[in-house]
Amino acid sequence: PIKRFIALQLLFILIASTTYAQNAERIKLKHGSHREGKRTDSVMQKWRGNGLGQFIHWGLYAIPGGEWNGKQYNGAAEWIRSWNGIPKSAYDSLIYKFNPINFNADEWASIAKNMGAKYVTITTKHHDGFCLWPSKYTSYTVANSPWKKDIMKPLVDAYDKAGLDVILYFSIMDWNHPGWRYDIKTKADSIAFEGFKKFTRNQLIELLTMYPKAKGLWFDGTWDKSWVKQAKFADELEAEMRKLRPGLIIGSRFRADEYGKRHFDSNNVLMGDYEQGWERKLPNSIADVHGNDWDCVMTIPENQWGYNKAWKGHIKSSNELIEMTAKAVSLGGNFVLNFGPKGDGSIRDEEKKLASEIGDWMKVNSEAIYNCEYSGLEKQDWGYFTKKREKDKVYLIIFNTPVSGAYRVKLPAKTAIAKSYLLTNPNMDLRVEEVHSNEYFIYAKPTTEAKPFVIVLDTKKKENNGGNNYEKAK
Ligand SMILES: C[C@@H]1O/C(=N\OC(=O)Nc2ccccc2)[C@@H](O)[C@H](O)[C@@H]1O
Repeated sequence: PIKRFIALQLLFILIASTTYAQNAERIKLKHGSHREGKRTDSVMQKWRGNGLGQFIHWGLYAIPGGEWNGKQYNGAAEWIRSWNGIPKSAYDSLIYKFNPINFNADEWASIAKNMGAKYVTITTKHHDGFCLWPSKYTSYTVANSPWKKDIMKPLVDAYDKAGLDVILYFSIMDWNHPGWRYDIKTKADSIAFEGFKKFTRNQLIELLTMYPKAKGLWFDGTWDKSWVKQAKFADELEAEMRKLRPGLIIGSRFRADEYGKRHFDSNNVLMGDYEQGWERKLPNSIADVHGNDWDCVMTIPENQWGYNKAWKGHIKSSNELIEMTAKAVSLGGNFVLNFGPKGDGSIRDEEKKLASEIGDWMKVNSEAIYNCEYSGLEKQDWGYFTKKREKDKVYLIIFNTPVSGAYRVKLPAKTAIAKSYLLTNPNMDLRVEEVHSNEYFIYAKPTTEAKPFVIVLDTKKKENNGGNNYEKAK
């Protein structure tokens, strides 16, 4: 007993000292992250399992579509107002041209559903400040356009009816509001920005009240010094929104801590519920995601979120986009593909075609995407591993078929392969050969030319006799 007592004492001292050491290097933060590690509630579990989402960028910028007086704007179409070639007032007058006669919320929702998306992120207000809902706090909304009607309500209802969760995109930066400032340098700036902060809070409470079905907010336009300096206000506003809408999902881009640190606070802890930094790029390894939830938002052209008449530069193929989806899920994230509807409310044919090609693949292979997570297995050249959450089922999503026809898999020591088969042919066991201990070749032929396919591994705990029911390497 005396030995046990001493051992327990030593253990206690060890734990206490490591905890102290961790905390010691941590600085005291009032407005840093308030939660560490992944959220475990059902709303976030559902979000985590979505895998594939749709982003919608729509607003007045879709009317010029990246062109003004016949001249192409070289930047992203939704930023055209910032172009010197356009008088700001001329852009702002586009409100009088907003009349999307071909807008059909159900069509947008069915495109997303048929693509295999499980959720949608929709711009309520982009940087130009034009509101797709009839906000009480500004006149710069659909209510004062020829269209007159709310756009957000039919969209939220249509996606909800189609079974997709809705996330509302909201830009803090608002070029239309007189109180917006890029930085606060004078007393006058400070007074103006106080009005802007009240306006912002009012609009966010208004959105959560008018569209209670929304599962989260995707914040943007939060990089300027004026907002970065609002650690206390933003922290309190986030708390108020979470209280108003329990379970609300808010990413790392909303607010900075009191030292101006964004996405990760001054103790390097993620702000918000998931990392929002992956914009038009993907992490390369699991180390890049720091054990957090995350989403990658992606454009089909190089960098056009709003509709651009010119479908120029490299346009990603459905194979490329399927591979990005697989890579995102293989590293524990969601892939959110952007669509930029035209000014008349229709979705361009090129985007509809890609959505349908992705959907064709998802209809056959989505078991390897939905509710899947990082497998913990060593990445191989043929493609990406995903693992079904809380199941002993691993998927090999194949993009590069080896000339040998053999797909290398390395498993942890305690894991055996119970069965291996093509997702499209579960009744035909694939030949498995153990080439080294815990390293295997699975032999398979591509099922469809020039399209990715999936091999399934049913795994199990290894019994002492090796527990694998397949041939050993000769
Ligand atoms: C989703 C995109 O988000 C934006 N900007 O995002 C960023 O600035 N992302 C960013 C910036 C620095 C580092 C990492 C990401 C917007 O300006 C753009 O129009 C679009 O709505």
